Parts: sequence; C-alpha cells; structure tokens
Amino acid sequence: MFQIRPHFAYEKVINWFPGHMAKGLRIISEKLSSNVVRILNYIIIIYIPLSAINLKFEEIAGAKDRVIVYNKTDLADESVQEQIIKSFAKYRPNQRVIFTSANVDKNVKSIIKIAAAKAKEDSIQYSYVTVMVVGMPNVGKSTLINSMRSIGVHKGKAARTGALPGVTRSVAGTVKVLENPSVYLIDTPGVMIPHISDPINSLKVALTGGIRDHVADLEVMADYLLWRLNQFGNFSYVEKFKLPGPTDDINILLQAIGKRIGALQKGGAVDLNNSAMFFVKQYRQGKYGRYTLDDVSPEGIEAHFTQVVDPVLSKNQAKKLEWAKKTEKRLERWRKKGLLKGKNSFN
Ligand SMILES: Nc1nc2c(ncn2[C@@H]2O[C@H](COP(=O)(O)OP(=O)(O)OP(=O)(O)O)[C@@H](O)[C@H]2O)c(=O)[nH]1
Repeated sequence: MFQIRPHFAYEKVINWFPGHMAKGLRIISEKLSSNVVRILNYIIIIYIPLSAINLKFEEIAGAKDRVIVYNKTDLADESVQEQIIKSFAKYRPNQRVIFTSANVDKNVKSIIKIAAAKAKEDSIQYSYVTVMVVGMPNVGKSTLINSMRSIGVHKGKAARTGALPGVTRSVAGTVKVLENPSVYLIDTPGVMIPHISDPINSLKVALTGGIRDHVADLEVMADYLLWRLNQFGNFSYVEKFKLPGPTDDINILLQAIGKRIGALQKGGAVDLNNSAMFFVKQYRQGKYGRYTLDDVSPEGIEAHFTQVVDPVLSKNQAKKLEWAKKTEKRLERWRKKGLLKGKNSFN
C-alpha cells in the first residue's frame, strides 16, 4: 500500500560559499557603508520565502533603505503573497515588499517608481539615486536589472543572465535605468548564506537552483521533491512517467523517468543522476505546479522571525558591540602609553 514517510531524513548540510562570494560580500558591504548606494534591492526567490532570507544581507544592510523583491512569482503559489505582506507588516514594518516576475517584466515598474521617489525626495542634496541589487545566486538579479533598463530607458541587456547559479561573479559598474530623475543600478554576484545550519533548508535552496548541482546530490534533491509532491497530493508524475500508482520510493520513479527519456548507461541500466536532473529541472520550470516549500502559515512565519532571524541578528549585534568595546580598550591602552596621537592615529 502507498504510504508517505512521516519525516524526510537528511542530516548533511549543503554549503556553497566559494571565494568570489566572500569577496563580493566584502565589496557589497563597503559600498553599502559609503553613501554611494542609497537603496538596497534585496531579491528573494518566492518559492522558499523564508529559507532564502540571507541574514548576512540583513546584517550589512543595517538601516539602509531597502526594498524586498520576491521574484519568480510565476513559479510559486500566489496565495502566499498575502501571508508574506502580513508578516513583513508585523515583523519588518519599515520594509517594502514587492512581487515580481522579472523575466516577463511583471511589476518591475513599481521598483523604478520607488527609486524615482527617493531621488526626488532629496533632489537638492543628490542629483541621482543608486540602487544596489543583491540576492542569493540564480534569484534573477541580472534579469531584473535588464527588465528595469528596458522599461526605464528602453535599452537592451546590460547584465548577463543564466540558468546556472553563479553567472555574475564580480560587482559590476553602474547601469542607468531611468533618465529623469536619474536612477542607476549596481549588479552584484549572488551571495549564498555563508553557513546554512539546517540540512533541510540547504536542500531546499539546492532544489530551487541556488547551489550548483554538482555540489549537492541530485538524487537526494529528487527524493525530497518526490516526498514534497506526495505531501501536497500532487501525483502528476504518475501519468507523466507511466507508473502504476504513486510511490514514495525515488528509485522506482527514477527508473521510470530514465526509461521514458532514454537516460541509460552503456549496459542499458538507467542513469539515475541524469533522471534525477530531468525531474529537478522540470520542477524548476514550474512543470509540477506552483508550490512554496517553506511553512508560510502564520505560526510558521512567526517561528521563523522570532526563533531564527531575530536571535541570529541580535547575537551578531552583541558580538559586534563586544568587538567595538575591546578595540576601544586597546586604543585607550596605546594612548596612555603614548603610542597614539589624537583619537586613533599613530605617532
Ligand atoms: N520563471 C522565471 N524565471 C526567471 C525569473 N527571473 C529570472 N528567471 C530565470 O532565472 C535564471 C537566473 O536568472 P539571473 O538573472 O541570471 O539570476 P542572477 O540572480 O543574476 O544569478 P547569479 O549570476 O547566479 O547571481 C535565468 O534562467 C532567468 O531566465 C522569473 O521571474 N521567473
């Protein structure tokens, strides 16, 4: 009889934080702390609205004016948007949230309007506004920049896009997206969460395309996807791959997929990795419906903000304060010894 596993057992954490991301994060942080960037466009992929919040961005953004852009709305459950708006109103009342499908220019104009309003707000002090676009890999940053440019100044592509995560590898120059008032954008490399602590969250990020597939295990991703589809009561894979009925066994499904698409090895055995890749890619293209993988019930969101986001941010804040105090003490010692002139310059 068909039964779904009560829990998905997975203990490994998939972490992907290559050197270009660490460097990108450093430069993003420097530019943000200068006055060059006045708005931060923080893009999150909608089908993991909570797991994809990169607390590193939250931390370095500080009080900078920001717009949270949930992109790829064409691939996720639309009813989730209302829940997200409510939760931001409660936990982040100063942050604006916008839902876009950058690949078809949907709702992109709203972001240009926000930037234009900011430029007009203090036009005496500034003659233009610069918006930095940040987000995890593959969320659609470059696509959004191209879309804003096409809508705002009717010009073609400025940023390279690609289906693989990690296409943009360095912080680029500025791209003009509006003439009057002048609005510029800065594209940045996708920066992954430096250390994802929850194994299932890391699996979700990999499944939705944020981590290069060779770093994660495609068969495990496919297994998790199957388990979630079964949970949602979505058995469309049965007909698609001519199975006798639903299954909770990824091997049965991958065998069927391999035979159907001809993913076979030399001796005729099914190539499980290629079959898994086919299944996962189809999901990423929205071929299994529009599902959100995080728990976005009011309780789920509340738990995320109060038990995950806020404790991590306040812990990091406390660490920073402690570090600042230690530095001040050290400088004071050096000043007493006569090693420092004035506030903190050396003799
Ligand atoms: N379905 C859908 N696909 C999108 C959307 N926006 C972008 N994409 C696709 O997502 C993939 C990644 O887009 P990019 O714009 O290259 O993403 P990025 O965030 O710049 O990627 P990195 O260079 O890895 O940081 C591309 O295949 C885009 O066509 C969207 O709103 N909906």
